[in-house]
This record gives sequence, structure tokens and C-alpha cells, in this order.
Amino acid sequence: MSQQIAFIGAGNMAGAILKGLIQQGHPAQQVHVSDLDEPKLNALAAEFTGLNTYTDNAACIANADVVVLAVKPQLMAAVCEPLLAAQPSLANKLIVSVAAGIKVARLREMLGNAQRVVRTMPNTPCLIGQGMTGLYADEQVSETDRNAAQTLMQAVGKTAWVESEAGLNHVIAASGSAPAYFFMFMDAMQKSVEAMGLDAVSARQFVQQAAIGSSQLAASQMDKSFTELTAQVTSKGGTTAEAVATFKDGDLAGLVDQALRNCVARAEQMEKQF
Ligand SMILES: NC(=O)C1=CN([C@@H]2O[C@H](COP(=O)(O)OP(=O)(O)OC[C@H]3O[C@@H](n4cnc5c(N)ncnc54)[C@H](OP(=O)(O)O)[C@@H]3O)[C@@H](O)[C@H]2O)C=CC1
Ligand SMILES: O=C(O)[C@@H]1CCC=N1
Repeated sequence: MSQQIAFIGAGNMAGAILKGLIQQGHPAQQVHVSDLDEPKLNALAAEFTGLNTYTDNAACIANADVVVLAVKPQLMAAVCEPLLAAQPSLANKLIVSVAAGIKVARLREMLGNAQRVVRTMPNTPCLIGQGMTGLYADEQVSETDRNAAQTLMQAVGKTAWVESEAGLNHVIAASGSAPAYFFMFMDAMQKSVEAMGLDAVSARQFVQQAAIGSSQLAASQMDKSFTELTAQVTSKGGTTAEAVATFKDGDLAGLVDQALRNCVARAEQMEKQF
């Protein structure tokens, strides 16, 4: 029998994971989700017959085997307090956090020293089963719980463990936040070709399919580095060479490096803040 899985917070990330999970065959009757926003819950309940919705977080987790904490980091402490008050021992539940910037030790503190805590860093492509999730657990977490957390996230994409908790912040930079970078790049490309005269629908289709094709090509040629794949497109004296030179002149790599370092720095700052 499938596990009872409870999501605290029905926002972007929980929505992506729970939809992916149900679409992958987990019975909606065994998925529980709570949020303060009733219209959001009603929309999910209308989409997934049998889904259990709550405005009371403690009720949501009452019979759960796995609790996915999916509220904003700044709300996590306030959200955990009543959970702990209602269930002083969370020993019978595996806690899976998707929150950026809240370390295992801090989560345990918020949850009355709950031991069974796994941190994950997914991304929004989980919504279509194409997510990438980094996982971290310390030595106090059993193999069974690690496997359960991994199986949960594998329902919505690929997974990989990181050995140190600091590594999870690198996962945020490389993949948790990354969909936003790619969308920004695609948006800039679409706007550019639209300004040149391509209609909006065509511009989106060309840019989007180029992105899909490029990432699938890269995945099919794991023996080639991204630099080698770039070289395959770049004919000497041709058009790509001009665009590539422009990116190099503008230090695209330096800008990307700075952006990712700032992303990690913010995660580290949040670790102190929340
Ligand atoms: N978005 C992303 O791509 C990723 C996000 N994450 C992490 O996921 C977590 C959630 O982020 P995201 O999904 O983007 O945020 P959202 O704001 O979309 O989702 C959080 C949800 O929690 C609800 N909420 C607020 N207060 C409570 C409460 N007291 N009890 C229950 N629910 C509550 C919010 O409702 P309301 O809107 O009404 O406040 C909202 O629906 C964060 O910790 C983030 O770090 C991790 C990886 C990727
Ligand atoms: O922006 C954030 O803080 C979250 C974490 C990764 C993606 N969104």
C-alpha cells in the first residue's frame, strides 16, 4: 500500500511535486495538502479527485507517513510550532523539507529534535516529471528513510545525493533556481527576434524548441562537454561565431559565475536568518 504523504503549503513547489506524484500513479486519496488559501486548495481538489485538503496543518499531517514541508523559509518556524504542539513526537513520520536555506539542525530544532529529516532541493520541472532534485541527510537518518525520500522525488524527475549539507546550496545554484535563468535567457532571445520582426508565436516556438532540442542533444551526448557541443554549432567565420564572440566580449561566463555565487551567498545568509 502507498504511503500517506502530506504537503504543508500548496504553492509552486508542493503543487509541482504533488501533481507529478499523482500523475505518476500515487493515489490522490493518499495525498494530503494544507494551505491557508482555500481557493488554491479547491483548485487542486477539483483537478485531483480524492485529494485530501486542509486549512489546518496539524490535521493534514495527523495520519501521514511522510510530511513534505513546502512553505517559504521565513514561515517555516511559525508553521512547525503548531505541528509540534499537536504531535510532540514526530518519530513516526519522515520529514522532507524542500526549503532553501534551512539546515537539518535548524529543522530538528523547530520540530522538537525530530530525527527523521531529509533536506531536498527540487525544481519546478518536477511538474512534468522532468525535475532534478538534490538530497541531503546526515548519518542519523536511516537507509530506509533515505530511500523513501529519494523514491518520493524520483516520482517527479531525477535525483542525486550530496555528501555535505553545503553542497545543497550548490544544487540550488545549479538546478533549484536554474529554470529561472533559462527562462530569462529564452525571454531575452524571444524579445530580440520579435524586435527584429518575427511574430511572437513563431519567436517563442523557435526559441523554445531550440532549448528543448539543445538540452536533449546534450543529454544524448554525455561524452561531449558543453564547450564541445558549442563548437559543433560554431562554423568558422559563420553566424554563431559572431554571437559567441559577443557573449564572450560581454563576459557571459563571468556574469553567470557571479549570479550563481550570489545565489549561494543568499542561501547561506538565509541559514543564519531563519
Ligand atoms: N519555487 C521553486 O522553484 C522552488 C522552491 N523551493 C522551496 O519551496 C518552498 C516553497 O516555495 P514556493 O512553492 O515557491 O512558494 P509558494 O509561496 O508558492 O508556496 C508556499 C505556500 O505555502 C502557503 N502558506 C503560507 N503560510 C502557510 C501556513 N501557515 N500554512 C500552510 N501553508 C502556508 C502559501 O500560501 P500564500 O501564497 O497564501 O501565502 C503558499 O501557497 C520554499 O521553502 C522554497 O525555498 C525549492 C526549490 C524550488
Ligand atoms: O528562490 C528560491 O529561494 C527558491 C529556491 C530555489 C528556487 N526557488
